Amino acid sequence: MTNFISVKNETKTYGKGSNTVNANQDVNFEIVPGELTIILGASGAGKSTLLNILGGMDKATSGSVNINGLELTTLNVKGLTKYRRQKVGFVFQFYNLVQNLTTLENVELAAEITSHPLDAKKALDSVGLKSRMNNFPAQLSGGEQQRVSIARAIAKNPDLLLADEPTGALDYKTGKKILKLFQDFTQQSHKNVIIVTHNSLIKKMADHVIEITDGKIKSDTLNPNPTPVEELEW
Ligand SMILES: Nc1ncnc2c1ncn2[C@@H]1O[C@H](COP(=O)(O)OP(=O)(O)OP(=O)(O)O)[C@@H](O)[C@H]1O
Repeated sequence: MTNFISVKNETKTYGKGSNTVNANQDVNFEIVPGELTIILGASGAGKSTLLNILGGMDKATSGSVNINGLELTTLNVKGLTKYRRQKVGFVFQFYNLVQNLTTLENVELAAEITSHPLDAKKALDSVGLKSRMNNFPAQLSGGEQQRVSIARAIAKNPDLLLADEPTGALDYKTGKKILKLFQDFTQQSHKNVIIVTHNSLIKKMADHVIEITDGKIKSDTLNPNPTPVEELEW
């Protein structure tokens, strides 16, 4: 199968001289279409750096980052903005919703900037929140706000959905519901989801687990039989 993502000798260095930090060092991996991938690592391992580079929010210092034929390392700021808008959906740990817009308006806002968006109400329906579309974020629970942020990412109809510790601010039960949405999304749409986490107990739900330590790949494992989130315990 043709790869959807191909990362070769990717290195990200912050700072200069004696203050240099190699956040990612000589990173290599490949991801096929339709995969749910988990990037696992301890705090400071370089996970967010890698996710930001895959999402076009930051640029690798050297190496190659190819997403579905697009070489991100050769794009300028404008090219990266276009890539982010058209191809990528982001889900952050702390939701990042616009507080003075309703749930529906938050989702519509994201959908408006892309060329093939999904219907905002349908996206809210898919995360079980259609009845809350006229509420403001502050009127929703943490788990509900995270579901809005997933609806917002899904409504962009992105090829790639990236999530940085998406359950970090949620309790166990709510976190499980959120992870199930990601698993359902890849299985139903055959699109790619990449979740960054430090929680190794959720790795069984993924088709592919990439572990990083000190900016380097420690292990790269395919899982032919991912566990349904409902059966996962952590
Ligand atoms: N803008 C920056 N300038 C300098 N150093 C940075 C910058 N961003 C990240 N780093 C450093 O790069 C390393 C990797 O950071 P990164 O945020 O990618 O780790 P992480 O695995 O996502 O950690 P966490 O789980 O705590 O968010 C860390 O040592 C961090 O201090």
